[in-house]
Amino acid sequence: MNKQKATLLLADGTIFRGTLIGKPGTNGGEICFNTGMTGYQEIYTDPSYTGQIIVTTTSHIGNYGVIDTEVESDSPTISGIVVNTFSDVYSRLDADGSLQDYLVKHNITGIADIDTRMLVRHIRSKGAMNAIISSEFEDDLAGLKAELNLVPDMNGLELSSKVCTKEPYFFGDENATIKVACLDFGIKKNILRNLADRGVYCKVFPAKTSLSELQAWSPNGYFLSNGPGDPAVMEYAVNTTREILETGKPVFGICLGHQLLAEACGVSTYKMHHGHRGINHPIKNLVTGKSEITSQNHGFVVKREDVENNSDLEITHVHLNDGTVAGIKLKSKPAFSVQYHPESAPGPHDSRYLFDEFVSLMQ
Ligand SMILES: NC(=O)CC[C@H](N)C(=O)O
Repeated sequence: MNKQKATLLLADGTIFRGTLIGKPGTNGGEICFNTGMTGYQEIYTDPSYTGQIIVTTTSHIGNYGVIDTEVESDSPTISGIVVNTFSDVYSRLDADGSLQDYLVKHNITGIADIDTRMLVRHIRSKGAMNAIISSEFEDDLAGLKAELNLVPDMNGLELSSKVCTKEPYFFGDENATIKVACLDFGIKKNILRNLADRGVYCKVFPAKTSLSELQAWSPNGYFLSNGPGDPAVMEYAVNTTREILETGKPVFGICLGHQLLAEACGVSTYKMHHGHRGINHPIKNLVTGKSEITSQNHGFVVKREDVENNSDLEITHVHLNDGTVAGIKLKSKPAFSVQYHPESAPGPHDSRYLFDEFVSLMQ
């Protein structure tokens, strides 16, 4: 493996020096960290991470290689990775190749040999910010800064229409009795697997599909997917969600889909200090009183006050670390959503019951 040097520059001027991994070059995005101990390929292929540089806090990355079969999407759209110890050598019975080759194949530049504990503490205290990874500029700080200035701010960025499917496609058994129209804002494939496993036939539509096109397939319910970017600038999706609610059919939203459902009810969203990304986030279900350990990946959140002031909304789930709203449901309609990931790939399976509840609503 090459041992070329690389630099990581954060928007606040902090510099880390390390070793290049993946494709030589320069790439920028919003830096964020995921605390999961496993599941790097699932993280890298989750379209919700589009435009972000991912720091993984687990100290070894690459050691179990990658598989060729589709994970959360067929190829990663992340802007880079930051790791502590990178392993080009991998050991896993069903691995098809090394993470190094995979990063090169997908044009991803990364940096290794970084003190990720220090970096994460930095992001945790200073908040989300843009960053750039480069193997090209080395000591040319002005050059690096110029590249960093070209990286767009995640606040106000619409990305779903760039990562969603271009054409509708089907998923599951076409003879299934329940049909769900899924609006793809950057959907994770494990959501579709979870629906299909429960006897749901899915048709996945591009983000900007109109209600009439969705209705033409006569679905029994609607699913609003996860996805990258800022929900506050997705007027087209909020409008469609509002129209979907008017049909009175069951609606389920996950992560970005949850934020859009909330926006459709007049709730605003805002950017968090550094977001929630990991596979051990504690949630309390306020309806059952039970807690769940959940998988999460979000940088925006719905405004609690707006939810509380909306007489048609009920807070169903709360994040136990910071009290943010983690789930809502409408009182007047069969519609609900969660800020976290019940399909949890990777992650604990505590929240799978939400898919069962969606299916029951449609039955
Ligand atoms: N996983 C997601 O759907 C993320 C939603 C949104 N882009 C956020 O960062 O909050």
